[in-house]
Amino acid sequence: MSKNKLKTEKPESKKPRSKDNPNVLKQDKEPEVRVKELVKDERTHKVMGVIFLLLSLYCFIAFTSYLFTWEEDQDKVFRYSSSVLFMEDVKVDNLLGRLGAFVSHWFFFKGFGVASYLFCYFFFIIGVNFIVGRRVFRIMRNVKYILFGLLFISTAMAFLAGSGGFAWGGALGDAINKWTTGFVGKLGTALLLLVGGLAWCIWKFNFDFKWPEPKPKLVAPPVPVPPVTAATAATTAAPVAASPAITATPQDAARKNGLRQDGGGIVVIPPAEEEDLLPLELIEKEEEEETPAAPSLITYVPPVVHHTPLVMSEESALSEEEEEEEMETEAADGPLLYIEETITDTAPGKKRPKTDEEVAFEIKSTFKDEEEEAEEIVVPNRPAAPVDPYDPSLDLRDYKYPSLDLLANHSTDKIVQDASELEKNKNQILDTLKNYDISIQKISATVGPTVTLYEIVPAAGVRISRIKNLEDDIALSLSALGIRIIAPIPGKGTIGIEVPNVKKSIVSLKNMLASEKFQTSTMDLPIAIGKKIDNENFIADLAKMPHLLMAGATGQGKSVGINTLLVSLLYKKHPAELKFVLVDPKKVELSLYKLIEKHFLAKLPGEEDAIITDTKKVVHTLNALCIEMDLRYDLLKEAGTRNIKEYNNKFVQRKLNPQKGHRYLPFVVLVIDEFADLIMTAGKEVEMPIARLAQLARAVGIHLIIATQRPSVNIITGTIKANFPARIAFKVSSKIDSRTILDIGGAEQLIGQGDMLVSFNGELVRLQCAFVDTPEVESVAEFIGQQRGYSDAFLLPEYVDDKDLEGKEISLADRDPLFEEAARIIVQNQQGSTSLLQRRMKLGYNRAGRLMDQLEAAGIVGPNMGSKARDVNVKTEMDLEMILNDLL
Ligand SMILES: Nc1ncnc2c1ncn2[C@@H]1O[C@H](COP(=O)(O)OP(=O)(O)OP(=O)(O)O)[C@@H](O)[C@H]1O
Repeated sequence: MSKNKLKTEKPESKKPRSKDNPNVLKQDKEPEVRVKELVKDERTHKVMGVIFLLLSLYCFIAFTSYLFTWEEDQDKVFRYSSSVLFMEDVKVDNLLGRLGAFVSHWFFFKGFGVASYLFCYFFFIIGVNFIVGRRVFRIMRNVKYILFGLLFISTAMAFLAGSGGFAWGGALGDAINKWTTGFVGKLGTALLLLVGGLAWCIWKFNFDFKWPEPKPKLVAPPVPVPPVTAATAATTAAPVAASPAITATPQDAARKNGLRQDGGGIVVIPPAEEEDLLPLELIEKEEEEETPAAPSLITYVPPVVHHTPLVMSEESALSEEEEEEEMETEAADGPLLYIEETITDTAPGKKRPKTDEEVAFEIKSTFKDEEEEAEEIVVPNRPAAPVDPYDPSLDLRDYKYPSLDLLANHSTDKIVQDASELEKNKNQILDTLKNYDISIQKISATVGPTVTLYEIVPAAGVRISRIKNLEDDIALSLSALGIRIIAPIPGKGTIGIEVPNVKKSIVSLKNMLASEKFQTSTMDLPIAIGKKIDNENFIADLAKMPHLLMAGATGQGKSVGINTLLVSLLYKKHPAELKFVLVDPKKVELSLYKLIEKHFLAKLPGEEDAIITDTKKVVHTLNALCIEMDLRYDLLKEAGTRNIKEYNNKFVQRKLNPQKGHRYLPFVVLVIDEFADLIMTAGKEVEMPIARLAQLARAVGIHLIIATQRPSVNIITGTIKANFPARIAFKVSSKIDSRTILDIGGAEQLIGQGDMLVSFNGELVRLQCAFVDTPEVESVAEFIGQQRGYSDAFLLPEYVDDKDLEGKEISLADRDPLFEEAARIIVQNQQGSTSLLQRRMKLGYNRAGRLMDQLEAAGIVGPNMGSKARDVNVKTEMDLEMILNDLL
C-alpha cells in the first residue's frame, strides 16, 4: 500500500513543480520518442517475425487436423458457437484443441474452404520479411495473388465437390459457384474457371506459345547489331554457314516475320503478341551499396603524394586517423626525411640497382649536405634534434568539424517504385515504337530519384537515329515533360529513355555526406554533388575538375547547388586548409556565410565585408587573386615544387623557410553566384582575370565555381568555356542555352528542382542534385562561426588599380605608408628586388614597383637594371635609420 501511495504521489508532486520548469515539455515528449524507437527497433521486427511464423504454423496444423476431425468437431462448434472456446468440458479432436477447431471451422466452413491454406502462406511471408529485415517477398504482389487464389480456388473447389459433405470451397466458394451456375450454367462456370486458371498461369509464367522452329535468336547477338549492310551480312553469315542449326541470320528471321526495307536499315517486325508480353526487367540497386570499382566519371581518388620514404609510411600506419595528425606522424622523425632526398636526387642518372651498403652510405652523406644547408638557412645545431613537423591547424587546434546532426533528412531518401507506373510507361514506349515499326529485343528499367531510365535493346537492324527522332512522340504518348533519349548509352550498347517519375524523391545532402564514399574520401576538395539514376552517389574532387561552370534558368536549383558544394567542403576541411572568396551580386544568396568570415573567408585588406557584392570590388578582388596566384607560383618555383600539394608537404616537413616568405598555402575557392550580372556591368575587366585564373590557378590551389542564369555566348565566352572542362547544367530555357553550356542539347528537357546534367571529360551524367535547405546552411555556419576563429579573414594581396596610380609623380613627400617597412626589408636582405617586396609584404606588382621607385628616389636602391635586382646603396640598418629620420 505504502509503495503504491508513493508511486501515485510522485507524478502529482512533480506536476506543480514542473509547471514553471521548462523541462516539462521534454518530459512529455519522451514516451513518444521511445514508442517510435521501439517500433523502429530491429528486435521488435524480429519478435513480430517470430509471432507471424508461429501463427502460420499454428494455422497450418489446425487446418490439417481439421481435414481429419471436422466431422466430430463441427457439431460442437455449431452447437456452442464461440462459447465453445471457454467450455472446458467440451472435448474436441482437433490437434490444437478448441481454439484450433473453432478457427479452422471459421476459415474452412464459413470462409474459403481449402483455399484457407493461403492464409498460412500469407503469415509465413510476413514473418520471413520481418525476421530477415528486408523485402524477401513482395507483400503487395502476394496479396494480389492470395486474393485471386481465395476467389478462384474456393469457387473451383465448390464447383468440383458440389454441395454437401466437407466444405471444400467454404461459404464463399459455395456462394460464388451457386451464382455463376445460375447465371451461365454449369458449363459456363467450368469455362470461366478454366479461363481464370489459364490466365493466371500465363500471367505468372509467361509461356512461349511459339511453334518450335530454328530460332533466329541463336545467331542474333544479345545487343543491338549495327545497321545491317550487305557487306556486314556477308561477313556474319560466312563463318557459320556450315552448321544448319545456326544458319538463320537476322535477315532470315526478318524474312519470316515480314521484311521491310526502311531507308537502308532492315526492320524486324515480330508478331504483335510477342512484343506485348516483353517483360520489364527492373534493375534495382541498393542505395547504400558502394561501387568503388565502378569507374564513375570523376569520382576517383587522387594518388597521395608521399614525400616521405617507405620507412615512414610504416610508422604512419600506426598513427591517428585524422589527416593532419597522420601528416604529423609521417614527418615525425626528422633525419629520416633525408632518405627521400637521396633517392630522388640520385635516381634519375643511375640505372644500376644499389646495394644496401651503397644506400646506407648515401643516406649518411646526404644527411650531412642537408645539415650544412640547413645551418645556413634556418636554425643552428639542427641535425641532432628531430624536426617537429609544422601543423597548419595549430592556430585553431580545438576547431570542431560540424556534425551531421546539423543537417536534416528531407525524405527517407528511399526511391518510390511504382510497379503500375513502370508497367504503364513500358507499354506506352513499346506501343509508340510499334506504331513506327520499331521492334525491340529487351527492355529494362532503373528507377532513380527523379527519373526512371528505360533501357531498350532494339531488334537487329533498327537504326538508332529513328528512335532518337521519336523523342517528341514518346513524350506525347507518355504525356510527360522532360523525356530524354540517349541513343546509344555510351559503353552499354543500349538506348536509354529517361522518363520523369510521378513521385520524385529529394536527395538529402545529409545522407550523401554520411555515405562511406564521402566519409572515407581522400580527395583534396571533395564535393557531394548528387545521385545518379542508379542511386550511386556522385562525389567529385573539385581540385581535379579544376573549375566548375554552372548554368540554369532562374529557380532551377543553382543556389541550392552552390550551397551543397560549399557545405560539403565545410564538412571536410579545416579552416587552415581552405578559404572561400564569395562573390554575390544578388546580395542575399551567400550572405549566410558571413558567420564563417574569420574561419573560412578571404577578403581584400581594409575591406569590411568579406562577401563581395559590389562590381568594382569584384574587379579588385579578382585581380588580387591573380596576384596571389603569381605569388604562389613564385613560391612554388623557389621551393622546386610543381603544385600546391608538393609545396605544402615540403612546408609541413619544415623544408621551406618562412623567413623567406614561405607559408602554408590553403586552397582558395572562388564562388561567383551570378556571373552574367558581372559581365554585363564590368565586361572585360572581369573576364580577363577570370580567364587568367581559369588557365593558370589550378596548380596553386585556386579553383573557381561560377554560376550563371544566362548561359549565352556573350557571357560564357570561348576563353572562359575552354578553361572550364567541368560544367553543370540545371534546366535551361532553350536548346541553344544547353548547347552553350554543355556543347550538346538536353538541359532544356530537364525537369527542374535540382535535376541536372554534369559534363566532364566529354561524358554526360544526369544527376539529382543533393538538397540542403537554408536553415541547415545557417546552422552549419552558426556552428562554425561560434567557435574560436582567426583574428581576421584571410587577407588577399592588395591590388592598386593602374588608373589610380597614373599621372602621379614620384614624390617623397607623398610616400607610400609601407615605404619604411619596404626599405627595411630591402636593406636587411640586401636585395633590391620588386618580387621580394611582393612576397614579403603580399603586395601587387604595381604597388611594389611604385615603392621601389620611391626607394630609388630616396637613394636607398639603385636604378632599374631590367631583369636583374637593383643595387642596394644602403648597407646597414643604422644608415637606413638616418635616411628615414631625414625624410621625416
Ligand atoms: N536539389 C533539389 N532538390 C529538391 N528541390 C530543389 C533542389 N534544388 C532546388 N530545389 C527547389 O527549387 C527552388 C529554387 O531553387 P534555387 O533557389 O536554388 O534556384 P536558383 O536557380 O538559384 O534560382 P535563382 O536563379 O532565381 O536564384 C528551391 O527553393 C527548392 O524548393
